[in-house]
Amino acid sequence: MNDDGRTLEADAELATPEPAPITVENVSHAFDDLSVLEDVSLTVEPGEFVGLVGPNGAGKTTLLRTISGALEPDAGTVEIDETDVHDVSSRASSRLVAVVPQDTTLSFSFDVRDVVEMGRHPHRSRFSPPRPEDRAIVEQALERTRTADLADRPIDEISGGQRQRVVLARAIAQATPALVLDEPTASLDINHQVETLELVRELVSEGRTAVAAIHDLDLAARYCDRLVLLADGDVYREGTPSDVLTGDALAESFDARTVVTPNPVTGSETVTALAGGDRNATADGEPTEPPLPDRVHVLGSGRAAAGVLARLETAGVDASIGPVPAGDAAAELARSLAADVLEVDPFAGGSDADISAATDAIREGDVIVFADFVAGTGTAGLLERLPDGTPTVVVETRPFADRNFAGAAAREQYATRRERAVNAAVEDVLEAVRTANADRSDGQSPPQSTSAIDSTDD
Ligand SMILES: Nc1ncnc2c1ncn2[C@@H]1O[C@H](COP(=O)(O)OP(=O)(O)OP(=O)(O)O)[C@@H](O)[C@H]1O
Repeated sequence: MNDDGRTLEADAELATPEPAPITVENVSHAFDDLSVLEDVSLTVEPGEFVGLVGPNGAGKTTLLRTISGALEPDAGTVEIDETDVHDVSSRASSRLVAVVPQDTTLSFSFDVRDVVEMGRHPHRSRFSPPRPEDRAIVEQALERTRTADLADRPIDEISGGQRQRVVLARAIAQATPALVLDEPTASLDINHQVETLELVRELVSEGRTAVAAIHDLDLAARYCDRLVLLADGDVYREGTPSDVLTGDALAESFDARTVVTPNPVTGSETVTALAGGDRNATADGEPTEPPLPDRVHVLGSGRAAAGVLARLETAGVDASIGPVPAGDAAAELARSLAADVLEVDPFAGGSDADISAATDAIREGDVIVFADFVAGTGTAGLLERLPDGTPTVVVETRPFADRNFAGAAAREQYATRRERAVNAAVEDVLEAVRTANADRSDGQSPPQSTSAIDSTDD
């Protein structure tokens, strides 16, 4: 029960608008000669949380500004609850859509509670004071965003992250069917990031329709029902996070090499960007010849082998790995990439069946990569079974692993060096694949092409 004698449930009802869809149809917009949005169409259903993702400059903010009514597009329409937001007064559109902008700095100094109370302005006469229900909704929004303890502080004296939550509170108080959020977690710490997106989900489950630009792809995958990937001003791909966050789509739209794996805790997609940009482009951006799809077998374990496997996967090379100790980082990654993996009991030393399966896998490989392979898995015995002339590449990072690094800075240096060693090795692997294939198509047997990557000397 609150001060005015109503229950909190009644307040919640008061602040929960009727569900309504957002419909963007054929929206185009240019800033002078710069065409930013080109015929963009999308629909966000009531009770749906859609994440807008895409590289810098893709047009996410511009699209959100057209949805909120702040920017009139050159062509196309945006409807919320079947009302064209550009065809009504700003007061009317403020009752349809609330905005959490990227830049939350305000050019005036009000107390936090007054800022949140501004969310009620579209609902009451400009000259009348806040009604009891307005006050109740404001208090509720402060509570929900955990900003009640800041309520009496001036907005320009709180941190950027706190301000972002206050602006979200204002948007909640506005009680609109649609919410537009531009990087709502950009200046939040990890705890508040999760808390804020949980809150958006809660608002959505109450019937609001939300669309948010989110740079953090892992968070977008975890919290959004659907993702819309914008690139070059158009919808490049849309669908569930697993439909949209694929290595290919991210390579095309972000020009990035990435590995997408399931998060071991949340199960949602986790995107790891790898150094090196688009492998299929030269320095001047011209595409080079793609690698020939062939089998590379990795003999190794741990993060070096996992790194090699990830890079091969993003290069589009069919890779297998093993024998590798069960539970090893490389084994886990191989499974999430659906690569062939032969896992062995780390204490059994490799059974006959394991050795025989590994021998077959090796024989199928056109190139063999040795990546920090370990004793005790029977790997050493396999070396004798390598077909003559099989191209091999060695990635050895153990000298670093064996050192006793004290500080985080040193550990970071180690990781960077290891990644560089792995990157360089994968280029060699790809080169070896090309050579092996070229020789094979000439009718020659594949040459031995051994390259040792000594990661100690960089
Ligand atoms: N008011 C403006 N005047 C001129 N150009 C603009 C304006 N606003 C945006 N742009 C340009 O439009 C393009 C898209 O910008 P926008 O902010 O929509 O991209 P974004 O996807 O949100 O980028 P980011 O991820 O960096 O926030 C950019 O090239 C930007 O420079």
